Amino acid sequence: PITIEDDRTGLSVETLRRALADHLYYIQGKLPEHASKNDFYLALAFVVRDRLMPRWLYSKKNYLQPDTRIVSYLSAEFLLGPHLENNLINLDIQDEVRQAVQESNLDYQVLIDQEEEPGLGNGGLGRLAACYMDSLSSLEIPALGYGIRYEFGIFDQDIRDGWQVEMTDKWLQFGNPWEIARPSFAVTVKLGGHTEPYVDNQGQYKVRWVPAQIVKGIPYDTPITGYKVNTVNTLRLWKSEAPESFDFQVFNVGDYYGAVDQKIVSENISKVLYPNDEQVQGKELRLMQQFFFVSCALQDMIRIHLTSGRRLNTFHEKFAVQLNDTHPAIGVAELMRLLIDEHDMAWDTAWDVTSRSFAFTNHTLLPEALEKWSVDLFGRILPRHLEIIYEINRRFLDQVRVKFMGDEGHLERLSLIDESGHRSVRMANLACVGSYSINGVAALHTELVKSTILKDFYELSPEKFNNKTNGVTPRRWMVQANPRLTNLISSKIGDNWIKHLHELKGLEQYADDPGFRHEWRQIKLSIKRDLAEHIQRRTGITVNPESMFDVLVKRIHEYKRQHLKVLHIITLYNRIKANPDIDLTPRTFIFGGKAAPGYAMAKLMIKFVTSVGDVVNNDPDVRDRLKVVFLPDYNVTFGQRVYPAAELSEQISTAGKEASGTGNMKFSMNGALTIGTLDGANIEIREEVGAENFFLFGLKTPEVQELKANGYNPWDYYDSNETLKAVLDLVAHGHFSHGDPELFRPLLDNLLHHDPFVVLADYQAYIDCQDQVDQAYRDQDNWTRMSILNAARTGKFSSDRSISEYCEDIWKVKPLPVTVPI
Ligand SMILES: CCc1ccc([C@H](C)CC(=O)N[C@@H]2O[C@H](CO)[C@@H](O)[C@H](O)[C@H]2O)cc1
Repeated sequence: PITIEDDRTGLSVETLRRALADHLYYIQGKLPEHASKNDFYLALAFVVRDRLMPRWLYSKKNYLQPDTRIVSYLSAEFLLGPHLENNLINLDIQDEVRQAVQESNLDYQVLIDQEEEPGLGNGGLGRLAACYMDSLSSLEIPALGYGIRYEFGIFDQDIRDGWQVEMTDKWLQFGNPWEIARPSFAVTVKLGGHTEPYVDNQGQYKVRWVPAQIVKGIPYDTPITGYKVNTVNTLRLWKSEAPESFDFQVFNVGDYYGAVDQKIVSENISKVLYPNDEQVQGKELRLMQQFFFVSCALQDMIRIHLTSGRRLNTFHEKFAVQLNDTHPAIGVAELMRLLIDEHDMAWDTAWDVTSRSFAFTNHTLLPEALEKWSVDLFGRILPRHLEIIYEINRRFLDQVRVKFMGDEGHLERLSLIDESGHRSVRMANLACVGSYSINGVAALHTELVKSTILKDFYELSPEKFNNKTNGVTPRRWMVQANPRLTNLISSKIGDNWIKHLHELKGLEQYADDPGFRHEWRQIKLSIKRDLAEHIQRRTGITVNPESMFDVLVKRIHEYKRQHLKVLHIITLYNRIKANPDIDLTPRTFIFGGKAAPGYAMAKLMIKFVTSVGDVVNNDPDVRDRLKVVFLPDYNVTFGQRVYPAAELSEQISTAGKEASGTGNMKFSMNGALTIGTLDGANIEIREEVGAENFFLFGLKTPEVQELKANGYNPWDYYDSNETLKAVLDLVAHGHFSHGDPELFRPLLDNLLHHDPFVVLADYQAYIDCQDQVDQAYRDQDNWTRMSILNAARTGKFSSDRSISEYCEDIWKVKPLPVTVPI
């Protein structure tokens, strides 16, 4: 009998082709001859979405089972990257779809490149949340991601005359096939106003919050597919809207602007992502954003809990709520308000439920990144929450007082309220008091959290503290970004490693196999050629694919020390100028990264890279042996292109400053060798790959602290090191700024008189280490051997391993496979 495949789920090429044509015709409403590339992309996206829908619907069904425990990941950022190809790989339908597209006379890669990437994050924290959502689904853990559906994500970056220029990220302009609006689950969120006590009809003393403003939260659901499993979890992002799109009453009394004012203010809340990475701005709208999505999320979880027939005093048994840094920490006070004010729970029960629901992850030690909100601002936006925080604080300090009899210092530092100067609410303290688990994101970082910023909380409740070293998903960062290497690896050890990354260890035996080494090197070379073409197209700069690709891509920040890298380049340049026939390994230096628009020094660092690049790239003496490229608009798509092409991964942050890093992991997995400091996860990467396969340099954390404690004077390093002096003097004389000595003066003055990130103190060790790299690269066989061993030994850095540890140690949740009825 002829079986007609279901158009919505069929996977034969014929069915896929028909489905593609159907969606173009009926959903896009276009005839092929009139359709744009984006129409074909959207049609294809809907074809793929159809094929995940059964999994998605039955995964949702699981949530509502009374005894299903759900992980809720609360994050102000999710740096998801493009969906289409990732879903093809996770649904294991890439080959079929690629063939169907080709047989429809369409170019597969052109359609893939059509997708606007949802840039709903700044950097590490946001991307980690995305990798973790992929692993939660792939490990079949019921999970919900909660965040903000920013209308405008992280700005698009262009480089004009060597300077960063920000452009609005209109990612939604052509529609988004990967989301479904859920207005039926809309909730209302209060803001501002005042509180008033009252006695309810049970004679209970209650408090009423009379808000100045009401905002509506509309959820938009995005499917998060798992790798070759039925689980498709939901990422629920909230959009803010005015309760009444148009307040006619106000209009009728002729106050037109008043009528729409509400609308604008409300919609502003989810309008744009704050582009600051590690710098608090303390803007009112930022606090409103944080409260908005957290209140929406908690109201949504309470609805799911009650819908599943459970009672609220067991909320913590159903939900494990992870706070992705302090940005959602207001959740501790908001859950208390919802349980007490909206659901009549007694304080103690509410606190018991709350403090057993939340777990907190810290991602940074930088003091300027720790969020504190002035009590005035807080009280104006969230008057009821300030009352609740005062009560939490009163009860907490009473407990503490018992433990630290009379030690006012402890009490002062532990208090949720910073009483010094302008009184402010310490969000990290609120998160710590309200959470049963507090973790750092790499071994060193967690130790530093315990010995510095959260020392008092560690002394108070050491049992809460644990480490969860970050990880990255091998699906996007290897299978999707590097299919050639993926196929080579799977041809040797099978493809189980994609789900069990530790099995990459099986590659070790091939490190000494010349044939395999040759294949490995050929693949790297072909990927470098592709990137060289892209660089040519994007910047007009010609790079030599045979040169060493030395890559530094991450947000621009002084602690990440992009300027130290530039000092290395100038050092090599000076060597060539001193002796043009010098024998050095040709290198291509590839930079990428966005600077927070308000961070002047970071923007000057970008100009420093591009200015030095202009001179080096066009100096005849250099003879193209050095090329410097700043590739604009570093994002997830960019990362997928550059990590596989890299040979040297630059992880050169000041020891003790980079909490973990995750780019370092993506580079190693793709066979790049790391030059780095003993900082963040670099330490664990070096432990795994072997010290002999890692280029280590620089002061260690205690040495940096000691140097600073003993009055570090960067000038001494300038004075006592001729090479360094020559480098800095060349910059000072305007050699890289058309003779203008003023352009880089702020950067030079900072280095010579402050140098908070000890760039000059680490300079010589860095240069010496780079010379070792230069030497090592000359022995391509051994370099390839080290490259293979690096990839083989980075199994630990899969986000599957991280998430398994969170499930085991913090969330106490087990996989719950989804069955989809045929
Ligand atoms: C309020 C402004 C703001 C915005 C973002 C942040 C994030 C915590 C910054 C961030 O992304 N930190 C990075 O988190 C990664 C994931 O854990 C780590 O790998 C990086 O080392 C850390 O810098 C702090 C402050």
